[in-house]
Amino acid sequence: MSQILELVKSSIKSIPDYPKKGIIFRDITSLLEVPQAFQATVDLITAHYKDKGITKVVGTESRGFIFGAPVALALGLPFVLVRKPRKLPRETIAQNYQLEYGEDTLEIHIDAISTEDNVLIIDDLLATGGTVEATVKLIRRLGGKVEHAAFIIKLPELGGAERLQKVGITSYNLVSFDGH
Ligand SMILES: O=P(O)(O)OC[C@H]1O[C@H](OP(=O)(O)OP(=O)(O)O)[C@H](O)[C@@H]1O
Ligand SMILES: Nc1ncnc2[nH]cnc12
Repeated sequence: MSQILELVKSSIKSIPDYPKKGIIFRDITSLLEVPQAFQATVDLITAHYKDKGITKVVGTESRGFIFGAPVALALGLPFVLVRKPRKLPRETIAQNYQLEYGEDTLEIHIDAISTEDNVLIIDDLLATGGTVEATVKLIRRLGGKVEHAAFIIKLPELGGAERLQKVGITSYNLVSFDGH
């Protein structure tokens, strides 16, 4: 692993048994407190997608906002928010999904994506892939094209990358952690 990826990985703290027993919480707030690591995550994702014909970046609430917004700015592209229910003020569509530890709904503004769009989804972490699959469905229901999703962290044992592959999404991640 490169020195910069080592820095990114070592700046993510692991908290056992949070939010419940058996889960090791991979905490990106500690990464955000290391400017060189935060900058590197944004730079690496931006470089990866620079010439891929992306027209919009979508970030999922809430940690996806932290990384999605600076990547969108660095690519010079619009940033679109996918949010938990009743947070978006204009007309929305909703999609239910399963989490590693629960169930939830995500929403998007119907006028935020058009049939002309080729979307990149950004989130902090890929676990089961449920959050991103729901986001993919929202974008496609609005006629947008989406083939790429980027994450800082992948938890390979939870099978998110394979789940996304089945729905035609190629995922890119900076670091991986064993366990749940
Ligand atoms: O691949 P999955 O199994 O769907 O899990 C990953 C998702 O879970 C976490 O978000 P969470 O819903 O906890 O919301 P938060 O970002 O607001 O903390 C994380 O930020 C990802 O969005
Ligand atoms: N293990 C984990 N750590 C941090 N965020 C998560 N979201 C889903 N699983 C997670």
